[in-house]
Amino acid sequence: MENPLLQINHLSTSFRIGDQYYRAVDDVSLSVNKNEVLGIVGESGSGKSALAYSIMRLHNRAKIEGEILFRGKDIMTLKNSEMNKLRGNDMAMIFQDPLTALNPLMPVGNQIGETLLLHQPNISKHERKERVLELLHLVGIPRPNYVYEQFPHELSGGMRQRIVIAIAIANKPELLIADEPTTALDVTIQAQILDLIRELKEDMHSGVILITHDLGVVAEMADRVAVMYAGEIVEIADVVSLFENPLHPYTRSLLNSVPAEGQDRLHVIQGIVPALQYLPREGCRFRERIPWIDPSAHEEHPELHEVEPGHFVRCTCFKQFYFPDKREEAGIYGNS
Ligand SMILES: Nc1ncnc2c1ncn2[C@@H]1O[C@H](COP(=O)(O)OP(=O)(O)OP(=O)(O)O)[C@@H](O)[C@H]1O
Repeated sequence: MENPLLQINHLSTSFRIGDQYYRAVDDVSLSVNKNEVLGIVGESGSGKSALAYSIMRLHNRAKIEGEILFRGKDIMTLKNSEMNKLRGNDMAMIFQDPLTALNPLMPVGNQIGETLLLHQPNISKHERKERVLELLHLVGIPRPNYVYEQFPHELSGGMRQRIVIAIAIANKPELLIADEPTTALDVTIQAQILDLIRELKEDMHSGVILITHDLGVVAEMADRVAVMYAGEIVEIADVVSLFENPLHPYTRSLLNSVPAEGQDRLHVIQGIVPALQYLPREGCRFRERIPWIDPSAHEEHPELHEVEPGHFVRCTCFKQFYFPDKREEAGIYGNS
C-alpha cells in the first residue's frame, strides 16, 4: 500500500508548568492520506491544537517526542531552515484566530504575496499580484483590487479568516491543517469556507486535518474522525462507523450533545477536561466522569482496541457503559 501523506507515531507534547513537564498530547499515533479529511474532535483542553502546532513544529518551548513522517520523512529531524521551506508550501495551517495570524501593519495583498514569494522566488511582480487577486477571488472576497490594499483591522472577522485561508492555500499545500477554521464565522460564510477546503482536497488531492468542536461540520466534511480526550485518542473510525456506532462513552456523550429532531432530553456526561497538571495519568482517563460504571470495567493500562476494521476504541469500559436514568442521575449529580 502507498505510504500515507502523514504518519504520526507515538507523539507526545509536554508543556512546562512550574518545574515539571506535563503531556498535553500523550502518545498519539495517527495517519492522514492524500485526498482525505481527518476530523479531530474533543472538548476544549483535550490537546487538539497542541497536536496541530506540533505537526507544524510551531511550539517554541514545548518538549515534543515521537515521529512525524511527512511523505515518509521524519520532519522532527529537519533543521529549522528545512522546516521553513515545508511550512507554508507543502504543509500549511489555518489558525483559529485570524487576527493573531496576520501582520497588522501590512496590507493583506502583500501578506499573501509574501507567501508566494517565499516559495516561488522567480515569479514576476505582475504575476504575483495576479495570483494574489485570483486567490482573493477564490476565497470569495468581493472587490479583490480594493481589499488587496487594506489592512487586517479594516476587514470583518469573516474576511480576515478568508485572507488567512488564502495564505494557507496560496502554494497548494499537500497537507492542510485547519484549526477551528469556521468557529467565529456566521453560518453562510462557514459553508463557503468549508466548500473551499473541500475543493482544495478534491482539486489538489491534499490531505486535510480538520479540528473542530462542531460535529455537524465533521459529519459533513470528514472521511475519518479521531476523538481526543485528555491528550489521548479515545476513538478513531471512518465517519459513518463513528456516527452510526459510537462506542467510547466520551464519543457517545459528544454525539448526544447535538440535539436530534423529536428528542426532548439528552444524556450528556457532566464535567470538563481537567487542567493539564491535574489530568489523571493512570488507568482510564475518563473514569472519573462516569463514576456509576463499575471500576472493574476499566483496563489498568487502556489500549486502543480494533473492534471492527479501522474502528479503534480505548479501554474496555465501553462494553459496560450506559447512560444513567433520571433517578440514578439525580443520585450521581444531585438534583440541580
Ligand atoms: N503553551 C502552553 N503552556 C502550558 N499549557 C498549555 C500550553 N498550550 C496548551 N496548554 C494546555 O494543554 C492542554 C491542551 O490544550 P489545547 O489548546 O491543545 O486544547 P484544545 O483541545 O485545542 O482546546 P481548544 O478547543 O480550546 O483550542 C490544555 O490543558 C492547555 O491549557
